[in-house]
Amino acid sequence: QQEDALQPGVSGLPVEEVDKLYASEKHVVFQTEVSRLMNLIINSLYKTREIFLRELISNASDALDKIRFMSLTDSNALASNGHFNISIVADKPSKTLVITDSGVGMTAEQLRANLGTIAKSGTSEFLSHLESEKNKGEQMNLIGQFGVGFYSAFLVADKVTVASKSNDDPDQHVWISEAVDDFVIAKDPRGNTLGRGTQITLHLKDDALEYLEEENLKALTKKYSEFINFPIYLWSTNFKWVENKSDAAEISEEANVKDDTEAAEKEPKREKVEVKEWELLNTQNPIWTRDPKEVTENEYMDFYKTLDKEPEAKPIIWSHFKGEGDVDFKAIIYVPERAPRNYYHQLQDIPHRIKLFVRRVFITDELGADFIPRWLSFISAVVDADDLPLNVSRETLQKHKLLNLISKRIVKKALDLFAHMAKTDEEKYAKFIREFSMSLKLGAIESSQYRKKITQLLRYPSSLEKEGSRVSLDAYVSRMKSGQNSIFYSTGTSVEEIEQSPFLERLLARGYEVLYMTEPIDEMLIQALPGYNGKAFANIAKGDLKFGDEDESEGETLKKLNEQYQPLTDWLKNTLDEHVEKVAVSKRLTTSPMAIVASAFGWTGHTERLMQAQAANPGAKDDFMFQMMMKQKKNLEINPDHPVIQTLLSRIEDGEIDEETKEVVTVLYETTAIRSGYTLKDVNNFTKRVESIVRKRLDVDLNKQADYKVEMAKDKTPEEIKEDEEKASSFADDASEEDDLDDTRAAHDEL
Ligand SMILES: Nc1ncnc2c1ncn2[C@@H]1O[C@H](COP(=O)(O)OP(=O)(O)OP(=O)(O)O)[C@@H](O)[C@H]1O
Repeated sequence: QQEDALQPGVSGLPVEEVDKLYASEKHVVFQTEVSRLMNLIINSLYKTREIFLRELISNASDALDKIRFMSLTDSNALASNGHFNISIVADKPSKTLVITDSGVGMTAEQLRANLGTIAKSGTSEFLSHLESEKNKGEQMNLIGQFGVGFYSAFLVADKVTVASKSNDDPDQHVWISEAVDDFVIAKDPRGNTLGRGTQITLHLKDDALEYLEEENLKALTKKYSEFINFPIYLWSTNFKWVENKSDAAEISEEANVKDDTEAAEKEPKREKVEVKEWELLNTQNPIWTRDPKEVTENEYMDFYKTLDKEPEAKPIIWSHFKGEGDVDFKAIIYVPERAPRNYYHQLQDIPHRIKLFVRRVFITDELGADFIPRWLSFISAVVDADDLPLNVSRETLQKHKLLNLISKRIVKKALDLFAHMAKTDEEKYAKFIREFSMSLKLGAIESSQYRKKITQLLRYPSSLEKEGSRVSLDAYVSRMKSGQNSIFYSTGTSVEEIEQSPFLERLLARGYEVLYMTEPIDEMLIQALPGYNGKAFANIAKGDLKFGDEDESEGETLKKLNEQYQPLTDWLKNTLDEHVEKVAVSKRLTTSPMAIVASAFGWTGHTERLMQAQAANPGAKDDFMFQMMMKQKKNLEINPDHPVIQTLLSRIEDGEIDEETKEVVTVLYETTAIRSGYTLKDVNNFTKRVESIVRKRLDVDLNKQADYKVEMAKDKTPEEIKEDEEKASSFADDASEEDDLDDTRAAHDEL
């Protein structure tokens, strides 16, 4: 039926007509971004230029989706053309490839706006990124991810004609461009040939004539467009056997006179003739409506490519399921192998990954964060709902309560899928966590409803894990020491940094496990999580650390040590008054002499650095809270078993403290701050102190300055400048004898 609607071998506007219009009509200049993009496309590496067909078919399919959606509420929309199809015709004599759709079409104004400008935000920055020399190798890939769509036509064509007829424009118009600078728009001299829709004619480059071969077109459509929901037809050459008419007449006459059996043996003569006809290239049996048992892994992988714009993207896992009960729907959800490009920068703005259909009719891919919470926006999905009304606007649909129910089911299903992956495939799960643990943590912060479930999915490096592997909170709790009430953790920018931290010393020596939290979001997460399975989280760089196995005697010992070290702690408090609030004997240290500990509500070194980075915005550093927290004094803990600390105590007791000791202790404090994760506020004085200690150690006079001589920069005399120029030009001549004079002069000027 659909096929009947197609006229035989539809052709584009004849080349001579195109040339005539292009020569006579007014040229409109492209928006700068379009010119830049086209320039890149034309000059890019041709490795994946075949994608143009996918892009154009996908645009045709979008246009068909749009008119079908409109027809749900406007019964007149299809009067101009009642069919939904895409057709491809390759015409060798004119070296053109014509792709026609009966979609929504474009008015003259839409042709100008859609094919002459790019509205995407951030385009200019993206293009600069692409244009930079160092990204040359990656260009095509990046262009693909950006979604050049229509403009990819110029990968294979040096001229493109777009004829389009919209219901909103009485006339059919053509848009013609030879890329780079400008285009023309004119009334189509053929009149309204399309009824409604768009016809793109690619005037192929001489090195792209392979795209006129039917076999290639069939293979490409199969490869890239198999899952398009509208029929795609190719004007194809087939061979048919037909009866040779004159032979057949002779045979039947003979049959009258001779006996029947002999006549039957004498076959009518048949010949093979070439026929041109429309051949349907795809099946349009949506994969999600099929029985999952009958869909192959490759089909799932191929279908994923229609949902994800990145050409190399693959799913790590998927789930094809049916929702039944209060709402009936079918869905496939995919988890990508890698986070989408710029994913974590654009969390607010990740649309288009969920496609909603209602009884196979595409409705929208712009459901946004109301449908899928932003922390889960990395999944892609198709959802086909049976019970949603078709004839409602997208806005009303978004608030529909059935959509809400579907959304909940999808979130739950996704969490189940992650949990299943964790249980059945450790390696895959580790990969998943590497990519998406930040998203999960965001989910645990933002969603009180799923917090428990998401927290179970988290994995952390820890002091007991081998390099690279991670532990779940359940596993941590299950191997906690009896009596241990806290989940010990430390924060830092990397595992290596945390491993160097003095806070770990005694905990590890005593056999406790410590989680290493290295993502900035961990700090926020811990604030949102009161604990896990009844165990509180304890930051080992903060406050009064309790191991859980303390008895009275231990408290006694600490009290005695504090008394014994009081002369030193008092002296330190005095000497370092500018920086420290409190000095006490530590329970955390074994090998380091001292450590700086944040108060229970203060910032650890790691938090302080994070906050400083966040406060990079103008004005943020003047924020009262920020100022107050940055100025907050620290607690200093000393190790009573350390020889430096013991020596300091005896010096104080013997009254042997001098300026030099003060200087050394200040430097010791400063290096302790660095090891404890804090940044030094006065690096200048710190380096001066270190130099002074070095001088004393080497017996170099403290006041002796470096003896240096510097000559003032001299202006060159005109003679010297001339001499330089002569030298430079003879060098340029030698270097490029074959270059023409202009080049030499340019090189000369540059030198
Ligand atoms: N066959 C078509 N029928 C109707 N409109 C079209 C057709 N092809 C392109 N357009 C219009 O031109 C616009 C620009 O197309 P282009 O392919 O460059 O970008 P896009 O499709 O919006 O984005 P992307 O390719 O990243 O999905 C489209 O948004 C659409 O409005």
